[in-house]
Amino acid sequence: MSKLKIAIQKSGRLNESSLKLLKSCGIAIDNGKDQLKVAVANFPMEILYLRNSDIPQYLEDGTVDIAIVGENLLVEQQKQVEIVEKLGFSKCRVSLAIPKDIEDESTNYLNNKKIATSYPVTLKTFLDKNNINAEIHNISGSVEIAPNIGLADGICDIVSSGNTLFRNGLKETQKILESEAVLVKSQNLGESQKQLLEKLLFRIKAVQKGKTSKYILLNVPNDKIKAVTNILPVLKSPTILPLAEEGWSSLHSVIEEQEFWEVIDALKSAGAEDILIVPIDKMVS
Ligand SMILES: Nc1ncnc2c1ncn2[C@@H]1O[C@H](COP(=O)(O)OP(=O)(O)OP(=O)(O)O)[C@@H](O)[C@H]1O
Ligand SMILES: O=P(O)(O)OC[C@H]1O[C@H](OP(=O)(O)OP(=O)(O)O)[C@H](O)[C@@H]1O
Ligand SMILES: [Mg+2]
Repeated sequence: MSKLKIAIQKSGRLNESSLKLLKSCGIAIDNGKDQLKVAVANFPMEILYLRNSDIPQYLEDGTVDIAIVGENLLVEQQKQVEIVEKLGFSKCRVSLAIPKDIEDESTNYLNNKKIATSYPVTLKTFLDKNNINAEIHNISGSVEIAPNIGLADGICDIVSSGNTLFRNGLKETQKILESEAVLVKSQNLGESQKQLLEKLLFRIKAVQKGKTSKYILLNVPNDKIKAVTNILPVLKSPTILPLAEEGWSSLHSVIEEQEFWEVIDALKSAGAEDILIVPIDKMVS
């Protein structure tokens, strides 16, 4: 039987969250030490642990069927691959930064200057679009050190918390793009791989929906049920169960967490009490 070959990063920023996502989709990964190709016992899948920067090429060649990579890498490598789903982790941006005591924060400051980066294609596209003529110095890591050692006047690199910039006396001046981990697929998937991908995607969506939804239970006097139900941003109509105490009911439903915070005060004013919010592991609509 054919298998779905998925590439994930061997080690680095994406490795742990990618494995966690697959595990939460019920995929049992049998990790042998230093094994770079791992079979899955309970899903027709093979996991290949690769360098992040090599993955888009493997996808384009069809050597792997799907992969988890950072969106920014796809922009940089411009390979023929297709994003299937945004995964919501490893959020970061690719930005320009300059030494913190330079007053001119406009991108014009970088005209005729030298910029160090690991993302030369992304940077060149941005510079061309903005008519900035700068020399690009390509280095593969520790980019933030470049201005301090006289290698460049500015940098273009990944920023997340901003700590690395801060610790190296730099400040972010321009965001070039935003990125997060994405599930990508090769353009040449066979029919059975397409079906397996659909199965996996179904599970990923159930996990993601579970993360943003919450199970809510609240106690309401019977004469206030209508008022509370009108405010509650539920996905479907709530379940209403009588409490042992006469005249009271318990309302159960599923809500989006963000929406709940917006109506909590109104719910209490309308008569809801003892509100419980419970996490949901997976959700299938
Ligand atoms: N500080 C960060 N915060 C959030 N996401 C990040 C951060 N740094 C990198 N990423 C994301 O994680 C991806 C992998 O980054 P990481 O530094 O682990 O690998 P790499 O050096 O690009 O690749 P390789 O596996 O080829 O060595 C990046 O492409 C980016 O999308
Ligand atoms: O804004 P921050 O939260 O400080 O994150 C940004 C840093 O994270 C990444 O480096 P990483 O730690 O992955 O090291 P690397 O250069 O070896 O890839 C990136 O290249 C920045 O240096
Ligand atoms: Mg890195």
